Amino acid sequence: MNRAPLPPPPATAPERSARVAGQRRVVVDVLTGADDRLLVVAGPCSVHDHQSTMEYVAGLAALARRHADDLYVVARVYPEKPRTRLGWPGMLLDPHMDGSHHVTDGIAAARELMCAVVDAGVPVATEFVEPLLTGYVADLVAWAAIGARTVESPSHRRLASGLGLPVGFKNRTDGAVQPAIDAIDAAATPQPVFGLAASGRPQWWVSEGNPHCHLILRGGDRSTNHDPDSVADALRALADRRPTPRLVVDCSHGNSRKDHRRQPEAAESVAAQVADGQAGIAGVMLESFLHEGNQPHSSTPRPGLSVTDACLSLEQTAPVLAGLAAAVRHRRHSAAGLLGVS
Ligand SMILES: O=C[C@H](O)[C@H](O)COP(=O)(O)O
Ligand SMILES: C=C(OP(=O)(O)O)C(=O)O
Repeated sequence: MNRAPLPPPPATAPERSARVAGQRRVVVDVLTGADDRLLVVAGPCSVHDHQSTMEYVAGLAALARRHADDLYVVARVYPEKPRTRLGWPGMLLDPHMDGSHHVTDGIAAARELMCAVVDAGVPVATEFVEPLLTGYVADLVAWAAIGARTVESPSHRRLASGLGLPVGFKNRTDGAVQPAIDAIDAAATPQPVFGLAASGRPQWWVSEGNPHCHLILRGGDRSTNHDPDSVADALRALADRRPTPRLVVDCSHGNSRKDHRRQPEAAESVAAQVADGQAGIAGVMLESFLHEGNQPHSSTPRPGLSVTDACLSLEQTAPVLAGLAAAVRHRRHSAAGLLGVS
């Protein structure tokens, strides 16, 4: 068992920092609607090997280029997994996938992978699970989520309040949306945040509050919430404090009832709403990897196949993105009053 002290958080190379800063600005513009594209957060449920993830990222980048006028595609690079009970906690906490929990190797592997994704020109999305580890990768991340299991955690809300990047809060696993709205409001407020200094020593500071937090509808244990009524209800609840409420819809998790084959159905429902002029939908999330489905956890997994939630294959993802891009064009043309003219 490795019990070495955590190393100090690394610094990012200046050109990478500039690239990530640019990606964050685009994500913010898409989330606010200043950029009328749709944010697409797509990628595996969890990452477990460098090479197949980079192969997937290359394929996703090709789709992103194809739809660049209508979609802004960000890759899910999730080296941490929150578990309902127990299970593999992800590359960061157990990189060798054998229960050895070699966290120091995990930090190096996750960071190396995220650097490679940034260097490939693709923005990185992740979920922050263990607040003390956030500082090891946050500088490489363009968009982050706080998940359904931690949305009520005060430390995750404090963490989000101090991050200089857009953060989506998911509705709770039972489907309750209000805790995520509470989280958005809490994270927008300056709070004391605890983390690591560049020296590796613990430190605290008072955050400025994060104005770029938003809601993610991911469905619940008993029902989905990607349909027009659920989206309208959530936007109404958000409108209490926000003049132009917007949200992201996760087509996986509760919204696919944990069956990856239902993700296209959820995405079609989102696309229909977007095409219909629903301006409140700013983005979607998809779980997708090189190969369809998943496999049981082992220390010798097949590359490119999820070891956590089942995913769409890259091939199955392509038509979903094409449908979303077409919906964005429709929304854009209706907003400009151009339908029937072009
Ligand atoms: O996104 C992945 C999973 O849904 C999440 O980590 C929970 O997984 P579990 O219910 O299999 O533990
Ligand atoms: C764990 C995840 O989602 P949720 O919090 O919605 O279950 C995820 O997106 O990987």
